[in-house]
Amino acid sequence: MQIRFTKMQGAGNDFVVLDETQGRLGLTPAHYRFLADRHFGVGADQILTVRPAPTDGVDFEYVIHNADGGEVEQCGNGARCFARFVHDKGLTAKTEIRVQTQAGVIAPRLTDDGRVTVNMGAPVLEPARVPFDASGLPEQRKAQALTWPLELQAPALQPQVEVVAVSMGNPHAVQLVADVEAAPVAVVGPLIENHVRFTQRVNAGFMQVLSRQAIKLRVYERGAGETLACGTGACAAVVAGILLGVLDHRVDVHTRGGLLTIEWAGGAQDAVMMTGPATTVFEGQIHIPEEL
Ligand SMILES: N[C@@H](CCC[C@H](N)C(=O)O)C(=O)O
Repeated sequence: MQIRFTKMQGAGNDFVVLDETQGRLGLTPAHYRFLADRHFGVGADQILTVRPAPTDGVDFEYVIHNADGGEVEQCGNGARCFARFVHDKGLTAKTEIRVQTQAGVIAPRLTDDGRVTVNMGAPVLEPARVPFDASGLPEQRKAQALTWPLELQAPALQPQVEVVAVSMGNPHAVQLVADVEAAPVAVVGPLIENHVRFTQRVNAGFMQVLSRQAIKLRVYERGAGETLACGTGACAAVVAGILLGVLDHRVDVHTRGGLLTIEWAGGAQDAVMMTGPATTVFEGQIHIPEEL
């Protein structure tokens, strides 16, 4: 099977974008893994698929697969690339687009300076909805909990971490670190990603606070490993930092791949706004081997 694709990136988080507005390609998890493979395929952290609107009130649907082939609920950097893609391909003339994702409707808007701002919706902290399994933790702790203790299977390195569990449509575990460059992301990241309390696995964020308006962030992503930036991870980290009282309501998030700006007024119903870049890298065609 021969398919056309567009390679895009948002702050270095990279994507293969597929157009299914004229019909389904019929890809399987093995096909997504092949496309994401950096040696045998195109190479990407996620595969984004654009589909026609499934209902009235939205312009498109976009579907997200991690590099491991699993379908997931949300992707912030992907949402910005999705908006740039449908606009630049002439699939819509709108500059503010409503798009259905597995996690609900979000609204990216192309801005005059070439970036994209996305209304990512309100964060969710209720453990069962993250989902985070708080069973067995002391009741007193559960009543006031903002951070949760996680026992790790790496006693020599770090027996326990404290994380804020936040859903931005997809699950995140955010921890504060003194020096993000020195943080053991490659070792602790997978332990958190697969921790038994995160029943759908989790994206593990490591946040260093630089000031009340700036953080450095690295994220070990569920199903993709450490990426150069994670948009929903940036939203989750800023929400966590505001709730912990260490951040103001507008924060620059410095990632290894670029800058994202996150705004959140702090109320349970308030939407998180994310602004950042979205760039097309190249377009191409690839043959997907029959045996996959
Ligand atoms: N890179 C994304 C998040 C992609 C999905 C994530 N790995 C998950 O499994 O939830 C972003 O920019 O938000």
